[in-house]
Parts: sequence; C-alpha cells; structure tokens
Amino acid sequence: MDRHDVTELPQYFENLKRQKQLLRDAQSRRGQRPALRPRMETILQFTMRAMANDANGIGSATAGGMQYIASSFVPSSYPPCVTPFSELTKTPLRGLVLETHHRGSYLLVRCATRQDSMTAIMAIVEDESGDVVLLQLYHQEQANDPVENILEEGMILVVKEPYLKVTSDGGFGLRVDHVSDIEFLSPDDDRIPRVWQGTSSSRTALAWKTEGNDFFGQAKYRAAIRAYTGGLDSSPSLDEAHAITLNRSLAFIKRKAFEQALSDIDAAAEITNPTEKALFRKAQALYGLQMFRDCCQVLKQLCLAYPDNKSAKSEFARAISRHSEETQGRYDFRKMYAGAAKLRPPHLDNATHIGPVAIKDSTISPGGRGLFTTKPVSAGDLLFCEKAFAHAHASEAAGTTSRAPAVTLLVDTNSDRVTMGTEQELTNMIIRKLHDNPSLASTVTSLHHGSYQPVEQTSVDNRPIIDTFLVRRIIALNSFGCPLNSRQSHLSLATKPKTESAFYSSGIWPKASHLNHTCTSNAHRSFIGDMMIARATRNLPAGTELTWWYHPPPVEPVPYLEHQKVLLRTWGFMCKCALCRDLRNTPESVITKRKRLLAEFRTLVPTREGGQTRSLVAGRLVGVEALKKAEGVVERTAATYKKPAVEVPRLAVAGLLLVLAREWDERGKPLEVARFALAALEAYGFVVDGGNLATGVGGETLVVKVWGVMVDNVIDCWIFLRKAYQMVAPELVAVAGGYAKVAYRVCIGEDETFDETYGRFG
Ligand SMILES: C[S@@+](CC[C@H](N)C(=O)[O-])C[C@H]1O[C@@H](n2cnc3c(N)ncnc32)[C@H](O)[C@@H]1O
Repeated sequence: MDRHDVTELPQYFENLKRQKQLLRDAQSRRGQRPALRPRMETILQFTMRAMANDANGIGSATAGGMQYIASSFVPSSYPPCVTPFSELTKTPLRGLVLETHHRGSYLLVRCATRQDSMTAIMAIVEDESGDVVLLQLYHQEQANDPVENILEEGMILVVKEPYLKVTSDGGFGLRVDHVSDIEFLSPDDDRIPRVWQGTSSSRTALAWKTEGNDFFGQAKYRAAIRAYTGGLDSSPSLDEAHAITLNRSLAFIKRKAFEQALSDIDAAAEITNPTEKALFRKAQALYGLQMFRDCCQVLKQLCLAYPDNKSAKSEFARAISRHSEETQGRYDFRKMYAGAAKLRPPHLDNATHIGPVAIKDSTISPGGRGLFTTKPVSAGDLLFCEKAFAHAHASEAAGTTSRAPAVTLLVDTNSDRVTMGTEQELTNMIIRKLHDNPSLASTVTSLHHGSYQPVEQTSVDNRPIIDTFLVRRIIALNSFGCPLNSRQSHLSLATKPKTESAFYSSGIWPKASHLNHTCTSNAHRSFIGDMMIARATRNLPAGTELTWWYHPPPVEPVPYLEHQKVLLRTWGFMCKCALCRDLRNTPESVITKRKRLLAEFRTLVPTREGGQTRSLVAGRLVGVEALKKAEGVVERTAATYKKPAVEVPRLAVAGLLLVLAREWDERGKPLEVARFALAALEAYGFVVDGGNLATGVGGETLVVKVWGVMVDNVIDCWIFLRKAYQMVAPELVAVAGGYAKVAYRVCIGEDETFDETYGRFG
C-alpha cells in the first residue's frame, strides 16, 4: 500500500530474472560437497575486504559520498528449526553439502574474524577441526549499529539446521535467515569444547557484574546482558543476584526488550520487596509495552512511596497523557507535528486509540476478516489513531548520511516482486521486536498471510521461534508506505510536478491491516510520523465494513485489467467495487475515446499533469475561447459514462473540472468557479444541494447530501467555492468553509492547521 513496487521497470525486472537464474544455477549444485578453502587465506581475504568496505563506507548508507542503495535477495522460503537442541546431532563443516538444509543437525562454530556488515552480518567462522566458512546472518539487528557488533572474534555460536548456500559470486556460505536458528553461547556454556574454553568459567558473579557494568557504560547492551547472565549463572549471593538482575533489566529496557526487562524486575522483587529503582524500571517497561493503565498504577505507587522522586512525577504525568489519548482519542496534533519534525526516526510519544470499530468476518474479502463500524459515524469522525507496531523511516537524507537507513532494493523470488524502500529494515525491526517481546508475536503473526504455511510451534528451548518468511509475507500484504506527515505531502502537491503516491518509509499498523480494499472507499488514512490517523469519509451506519484503497483508483483512462494487475500481483485479488465493475463493462473503444479527449483537453489547457495536480504551468495564459472548448471536451468525456457519478465516480472528469474552476478563479469569475467546483464535486460522487450561483442563491442553503470519493482535490473544490461565495454569496461562505475543513480533516488527519494552510475566512 503506497510502496514503491518497481517490478515492472525493465532494469529491475531484468534483475529479478537474473536472480531467478542464479537461484536455478545454485539449485543445480544441490547436494555437492563444497571444496573448503584454506583457513588463513580465507581469513585474510575476508579481513582485507572488510577493511576496504570500512574505508569506502560500504555498509553505511553512503559509499564514497554517493547514495548507496543496498540490494537484498530473498531466497526460497524455508521453515525455522523447531527441534529442541537435545535432539539435534552435531555435524562438522565437512559434513555439509550445498543448497541443503541439514535438518536434525547443528554446527558449533567460533568467529575467526571481526564482522563485516552489508545487508547481512558476516564473519568467517571455524569449527573444532579448524575448517572455515563464511557465515551470513540476516535479520539479527540493525546492521549499522555504530556501537556494538553482533559478531566478535572469539564468539562461539550454535547454528541450528545449517544451510550452506551458493552465493551470487559462485562461492558458498552458511546462510541464516531465522534469528531463532542461531544461539550465541556464553563463555561458560558447557557445550563449548575444552580447546575453546577460556578462563572465564572461573569468574565470580561480581567480576561478571563489573564487566556487565563496563559494557553498559559503553552502551554495549547486548554484551552487558551476556555478562550479567554470566553473573547470574555463577552462583551469586542473594544481594548480588538482586543487583545483577536489576542491572540486566535496565540493559533490556535500553534494547527495548521490555518483556524480558519485566520478567527480571519481577524476579528481583521475589528476592526483596520492589525498591524505588525497581518500581521506576517496571513503569518504564510497561510504558515501552504501551500498557499505560498498568504503568500509571505503578507510578502512582512510586509517587506515594517516594514523594521526592521528581522523575517519577513527570513520568506519571506523561503516562496519564498517554492513557487519556488511548481512552479518549484526543491528541495534541501540533505537538505531534513538532515531534515528527524533530525526531529521527519520527517515532512519536503517543498512544493508540481505537474508536468505534471492530474486526468481523468480511463482506468483501471471501473467507477473510474486515473492520466494521460499531456505531453510526459522520464524515470526518476519527475511527482510530494507531501507533505503528514497527516503522522504518527512510529519512529525507536517505543515502546521504551514514546513520540514515539506506533504501534497499529487495528482490523476492517467492513473490516475484522487486520493491524499493525500507521493507528490509522493517523486517529486521519486527523480527527483533518479536524476539525480545514474544507475547507480542500474535499481534503480527495473526495478520493476513495469504497461502503461506507457517510452522505452528512458537518456541523451542524456551526461546521464541520467529519465521522470517512469515514476517516477510505479512509485510508484503499488510505494510503501508507513508510520508513524514500527510500535511506536508498535501502542501507539496501544489508545487511538485508529479504527485507522489508511493513512499520509501514504511510500517505495520495492525488494526489498519484489517481494512479491505475498494476503489470507492469510505475511510481514509493519513500520517504524522509513525502515527496513522483513520477517519470516515462519509456518514456511515453502525455495522458498515470500512474500506480504503491499497492502490489508488485510476485517474487516467486505463483498461480494466491494467488497473487490476497491481492488485492481483501484490495482494492476490481483483476488485469488484462499483468503479471496477463499471470499468469491466466499458468497451476498449470508450477507453480509447477518453484518452483522446484527455489529450485534446491537454492541448487546450496545458496543465502540468493533465489536470491531476493542483497547480498550472506558471506564466501560461489560456484564452477564454480555449476554456470554452475545453469545457466541451469535458462534457463529451462525461457523456461516455453510462451510470450516474454518485454510483460510479468519474475521477478523470473531476480533475479536469477542477482545472477549469481554477482557471475561472484566476480570471475572477465567481459564477463559473462555483459551477465548475460543484461539477467537480459531483463527478467525485458527491450530491450537493444548493450553492449554484448561476441558478440564483437568495436564501439558499448548501448541504452535502451524499459524500463522494475523498481525495486532496476535494479540499480545493470547497476552497474555490468558499472564495467564489465570498465575492457574491457571503451567507454560504461559512458552510463551504466548514465542508472544506471536514475534507481537510479527512485527508490531512486533523483540522487544527486548517486556517494556517488555507487562511481564515468569513
Ligand atoms: C491487509 S489484508 C486485509 C485484511 C484481510 N481480509 C484479513 O482477513 O485479515 C489484505 C488482503 O485482504 C484481501 N482483500 C482485501 N481487499 C479485498 C477485496 N476488495 N476483494 C477480495 N479480497 C480482498 C486480500 O486477500 C488481501 O491480500
């Protein structure tokens, strides 16, 4: 939904074809025994390449000052290991064959080099015989963490059910796609062979704690957690266990592993009554999990027991604000804009509010679910305002600063799609969040995943199992591309030569994922940072299934199948809404005629994008004669539609009528402006009573009887009307302004900035 699908662009389609050929070539080597390469040579070569990559900035978003677009290839999906470790058999590297998942086996390896990171985190690893191979870990963490490496020389790992994959350069490496298929061993793990054992096993709990604190001080939270865990495994005294557990809880909080933090805090509370520090951390973890009511309770307890604790008081106030957003749906939108402008990534400190909606069996998606109203709502009403479960931001500076996540070209041979954006980063974020907070798993895994068959087991050896390919599939079918904020996108429509309808930033909003598609739509989404705001576009009775479009309905005349192609390829369905049904019954000759008329209109009134953008070519003046002719062209276009616009909106015609309204506005002709703006609204499917200045306005009212398709242009229609009435029918100004404000609220998400954008009136 609003993501950059570039599959059809020739260069990317070629890329997809090439990757599929590589895949076939690789698979033809399945079962071959690889020729392992000499140890020292492999290590040296890898280390030198990693150093060269460091020097060139590869692995960060910039390479040599140029924008660096990483490319990632998704292999054929395979399930994660679900077998307990005790039932796996150890295999040496020499026991592995190419392109094979070694089910029932595990490898014990030690990192023989530092890490290098591209889209995967890589290092050379060795087994106990000293044989070496390239290890490629996918989806472990954000690949560009400047502080902490995932792989360090000397680290010992278990690779479950190893997969020796042929790489694109014809070599091979151990590829790990599922985070649960890898286990990082602590230095005193008894699975570590004697030859690899260091001196650590004799360390005291206190020594581990000190090491953990040192790592914590350097913001190396993973390492700190490993050290604290070492301390807890080294027979600590009760006091030591309490201190280490609480320290580890803070390291978990820093890594946003809130559930693990909570379980540590609860464990510490079993040793002694919760301390001030413990209560504070509990509140932090609950806040992180967005459990604001529970968080408020803990903070209340803390404030009562420790009245001098100022941080507790301010945290309490913050948690109360979130709780009231959550329950009442009232937001400080200006503060949200300020947050989105300042924070990078623009992840706002706001709560989700779910309004009058509920999930039920869909009336549109056969066998699927949908989102329905639970009470009557009016156009502009808030349906929900949802915080992203995960949101990957491609900053305005994507590819220009080392910390800006690069846009990734993702080539997926499972779905035959090539996308450009932040899907890769989003996948990593979701996997990490689920891994660290397993109880959140079903929020994501219950989302629609088409025909993908995930493993049923959710944990093994007390660790969560996360199926990367399931997450990928869910992202492909449910994620949304999003702007930094919808107001900015709306404003830029006035100046940009081309309307931007796809975005590089992306996210998953679980509630929003339940809306099905129609081109006519009765709900609209907008964004501020990682918050999605969904509003009704029409007055709807209780029990109405809510829909919006995944892919915008065509504003240019296109044949039926061309419009369905994207829906079918990306989401696996064909739309049967009124617009699509009408298009299916429209003969090709009529489409051709509409195209011809549109071209004629463009020669008469040359707009930047044929009438679909909100601004005209600067400095051009169209003669009145041409406008009259253009009007005739629009009339002839409208005559090609059989059904009334209220049943089948005429989006292409509406855009052209708005262009004419704008032209007459520039010439200061209010009667014409009102005529064309109202005609444009009608073409969008609105039924408006009154307001037509040409037919006389004395004492007339202006009422929307039926709401039509809600696009940014609708705001303009009402703004033009307001302006026209200001000149000749002041009694209608406030009404037109009120409708403009509703349209603005729907399309932008809020109406607090309406006056700022369109000026006061009246
Ligand atoms: C984001 S999910 C929407 C919720 C989904 N129906 C569910 O059961 O969870 C997208 C999927 O819903 C189905 N879908 C959405 N709109 C549809 C429509 N107009 N007709 C048929 N299926 C639709 C398709 O299977 C699509 O891949």
